[in-house]
Amino acid sequence: MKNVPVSTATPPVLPFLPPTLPLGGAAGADDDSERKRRRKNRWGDKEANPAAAASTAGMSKEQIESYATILRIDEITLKLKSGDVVPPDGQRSPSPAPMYNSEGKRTNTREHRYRRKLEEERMRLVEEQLKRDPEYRPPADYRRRSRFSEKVFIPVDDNPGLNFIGLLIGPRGNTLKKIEGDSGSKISIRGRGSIKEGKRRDDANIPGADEDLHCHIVADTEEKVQRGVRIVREIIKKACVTPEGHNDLKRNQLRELAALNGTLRDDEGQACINCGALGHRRWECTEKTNVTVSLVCRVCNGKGHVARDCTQRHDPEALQKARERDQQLNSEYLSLMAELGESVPAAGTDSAAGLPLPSGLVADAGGHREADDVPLPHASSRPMPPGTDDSVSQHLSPGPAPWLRGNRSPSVDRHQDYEGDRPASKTTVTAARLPLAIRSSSNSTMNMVVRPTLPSTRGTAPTVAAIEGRATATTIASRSPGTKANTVATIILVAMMPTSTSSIINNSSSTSSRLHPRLQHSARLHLRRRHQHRRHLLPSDSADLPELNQILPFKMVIAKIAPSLLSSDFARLAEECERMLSLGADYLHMDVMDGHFVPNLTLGAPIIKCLRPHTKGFLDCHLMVSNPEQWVDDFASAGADLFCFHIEATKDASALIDDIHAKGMKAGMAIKPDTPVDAVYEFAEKLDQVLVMTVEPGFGGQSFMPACMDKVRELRKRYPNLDIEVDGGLDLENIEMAAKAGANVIVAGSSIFKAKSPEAVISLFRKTVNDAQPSA
Ligand SMILES: O=C(CO)[C@H](O)[C@H](O)COP(=O)(O)O
Repeated sequence: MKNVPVSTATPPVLPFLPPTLPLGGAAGADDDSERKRRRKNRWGDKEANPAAAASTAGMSKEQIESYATILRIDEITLKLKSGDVVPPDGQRSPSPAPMYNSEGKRTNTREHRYRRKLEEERMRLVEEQLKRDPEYRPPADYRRRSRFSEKVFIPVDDNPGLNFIGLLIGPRGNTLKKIEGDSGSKISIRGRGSIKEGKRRDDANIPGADEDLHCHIVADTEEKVQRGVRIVREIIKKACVTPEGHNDLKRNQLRELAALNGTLRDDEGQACINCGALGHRRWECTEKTNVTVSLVCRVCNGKGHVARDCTQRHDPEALQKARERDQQLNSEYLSLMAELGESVPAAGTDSAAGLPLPSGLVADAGGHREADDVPLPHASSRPMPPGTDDSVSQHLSPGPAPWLRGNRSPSVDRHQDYEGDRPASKTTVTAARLPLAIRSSSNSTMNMVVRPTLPSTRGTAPTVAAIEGRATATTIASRSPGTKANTVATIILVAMMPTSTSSIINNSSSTSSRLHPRLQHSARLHLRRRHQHRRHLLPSDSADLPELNQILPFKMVIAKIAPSLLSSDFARLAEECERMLSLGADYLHMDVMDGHFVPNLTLGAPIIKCLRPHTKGFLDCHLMVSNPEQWVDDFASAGADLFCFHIEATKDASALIDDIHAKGMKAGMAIKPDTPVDAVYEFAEKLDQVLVMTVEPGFGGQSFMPACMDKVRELRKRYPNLDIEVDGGLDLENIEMAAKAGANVIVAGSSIFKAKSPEAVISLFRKTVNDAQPSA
């Protein structure tokens, strides 16, 4: 370089050599290059210009390239200045369709196109030259580029089924933001297909609109652009070569979306309900079904038996150890309470409420405390917390104190108890508004959805928010102003964690002392038991906290939207499930038909088993089959979450429900349109869900039967906390009727799958159901 004057704006007038010309001119060229050699290039034939070869003698390849570049830059500069930008006839490419700007001016005339081309070429050459020789001075009219860009074309035509745009953009644009952050470039998706049909505005104003789909990557340095190009290319390549179900990016996006929608069932790190080991779920467990493994003895701390059956229950040493363990647990509990800002109750008393704790709850250790594993004293022998009025006590049915009862599902009695309790609680519970939606995806333990606060009925009277999913005290505290002081809310949330039980919380800036004393007590009890469970690493699902229902006298139902996969493409069942979840579905409704109970044949446990590893969605299995008892084991081991049978198909519904629960599934009971609603009453307490069919079971796409709403109304009146599912013909026209009648689990096939925007339908269903909830 040193001897070559490459840094001058005006290079010496020397004959031009194209950068690709080999040193030494044509000498040594083979036969093939002979032809090339003879082909005219735009600078003329070298042979016709012998000075060219002569003048480069002794120059290095780099010097020649540098020189050639400068010449070409000057040539272009000259063309741009003189306006001679359009090549002569016969050397031009065909003109594209005309494009106009908003003022009606054509933006892609021949002059425009070739000028742009030359400018781009000059820009590229100048940058190249500056890299070679930083001292090089570009032409006076040249403005150094502050923007570099490149297009990466997306192979949509070769991969018609792949949603490249979704993959590149990601949920709420997060993937694109990440690529931009990682590369330092700005990326836009342009070209045909980049804008959804119907959302197109003025094509002429959209750059690249007439090109094939591509990513336009822009940055202030070439390096950043290239980083962006690399990442985008990698994503595209991965999408093309990896089956969708195995694409990590896709999977993470679905997960992220579910988290953003609050529908993520994040159970990583949770123990298997069957064997207690981490790393797999119940349906993946290779151990034999084991219902006792989750028990932890309070005396010896061993697994698999209860204190009552412990061989060491009279051993003073074991009891002493148990006491020590208990004390340690208590002190952990107390410091946790203190951490939460709660006044720490003295042992044996609930200080805030001044109520004596049931014996052994805090102070007593050993094998004779209340708990799952020892018989509970009856309400009559248990001191009732002060503030619990007599009418409430009188309503209590014999048996354990209501906040200690171990029922899984809401009971009529319990509800009636709290009906009596309601006025008192209403006056004491003050709830502040939570933000309409608190969502967090930053941490797996923080996923939750807060339902819109319900309209206040009395001016500043309580507004109650329902929280679904998991939450931590910190999340709530950090995300909702004024919550920090409300320890009870956080206690309840901590207590709920990591169950997915939906519930209502008091979320007040006032202190917990304004809560009904019984609620305070229950909250503490909850926290403590949860804490114990955590310490023992018990499977969280097994720790179904009975008190939760007691804490929440206003417990209301929450909308759960269950797309019926009957309307999906069965060949892509797993994908369809994930799609539905990503669009906001809460449940995946699986219609099981045996061609006997109903005149149609669909799927069975083997399909559920195949599907299970591909989705973490809640599999709401509706068995329209004769003799449902026969399939409980199969569906349990296949990984079904809920087993819903038809009352018309069984002789012993009660035993069947017990069996379903024993196998670790939730139990649902379905009734056909002609079956009277009172058929379910005797089982309702044990059920997790009642399904009121709103069409004759057997086929999707039938018309909704409004007459069935009377049954829903009746059920809701009796069981305010029960999940009531409706199925058949549900759509945007009748959802309000169903919601107002009291249905909260909405099954819909055609109206979701055939919708232009299934996501919008799901969200409207949810809103309608939640809006129909009574205020507290
Ligand atoms: O159980 C069913 C039929 O027996 C289906 O789940 C139900 O019909 C849903 O489909 P659609 O919304 O299209 O009516």
